[in-house]
Amino acid sequence: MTDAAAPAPDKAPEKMIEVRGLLSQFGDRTIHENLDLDLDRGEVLGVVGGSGTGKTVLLNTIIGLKQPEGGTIRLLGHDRADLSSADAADIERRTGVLFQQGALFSSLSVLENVASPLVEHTKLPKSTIYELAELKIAMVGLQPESHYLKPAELSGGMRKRVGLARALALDPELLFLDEPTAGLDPIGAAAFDDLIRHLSDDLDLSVFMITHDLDSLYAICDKVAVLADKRVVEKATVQELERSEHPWIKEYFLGPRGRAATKTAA
Ligand SMILES: Nc1ncnc2c1ncn2[C@@H]1O[C@H](COP(=O)(O)OP(=O)(O)OP(=O)(O)O)[C@@H](O)[C@H]1O
Repeated sequence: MTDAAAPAPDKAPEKMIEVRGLLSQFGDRTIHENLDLDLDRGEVLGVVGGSGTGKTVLLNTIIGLKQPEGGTIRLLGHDRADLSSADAADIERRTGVLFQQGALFSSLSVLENVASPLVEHTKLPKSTIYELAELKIAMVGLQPESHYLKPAELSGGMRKRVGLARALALDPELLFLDEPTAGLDPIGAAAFDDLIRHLSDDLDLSVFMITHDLDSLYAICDKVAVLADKRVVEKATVQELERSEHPWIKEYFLGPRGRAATKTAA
């Protein structure tokens, strides 16, 4: 029997992220100026740019860890400047973040780390929380033997997987990844790329992924946004970017390291 009183599901916005005219500054240093960026539902977006161009600052600003000095940010249909506490909680529930260093709690086990968002955001019984955490750990390809290890006992690749499992704990619609393959060997990085692509397809995730890894762009990204000159200078497919005339993009895709990835993908 269906529950007639069940609320209709929220109508999901098509745009998961909408940034307009963003101004980001630290003191008198301007990091972003007039930056626009959209991420559509279901899209896997790579975010690239030279070191220090403000990719992490952009991620932090979108998720609310940094206040913008100007412009507007809409996240999952909510205007960041005008968030009620219910809206903020809604955003937290519907987004997952894998920070660059994993940001795991060092004193907690793998299982406790992955369970922590469920403990914080749900009123589920403990046994259910740990069952769900075990599922997420399996989903990212870690064995049950890892459950009681502490972060210091894990390899870099395992720590990334635990961070990903924790980011997925609340079944987010939108996933933020800050250099997920940095520090992994090429085989580990390729396996991680595969994992993210499968998860995004199977779970219908939208993904905002900062990366320096050209192979990841070719392997998993629908579109790539390029940060340069304090803004997003292009958002396009990798194939379109290969034909760009922008000097940094040309060097990035067609320089000595770019050519190798292009050949591998061909
Ligand atoms: N809290 C802060 N206070 C002052 N300046 C900051 C702060 N956080 C970042 N910056 C500066 O903002 C600029 C952009 O930093 P960000 O970490 O976003 O770069 P990035 O593009 O992610 O670089 P990378 O590819 O090297 O990780 C840098 O010059 C950095 O020094």
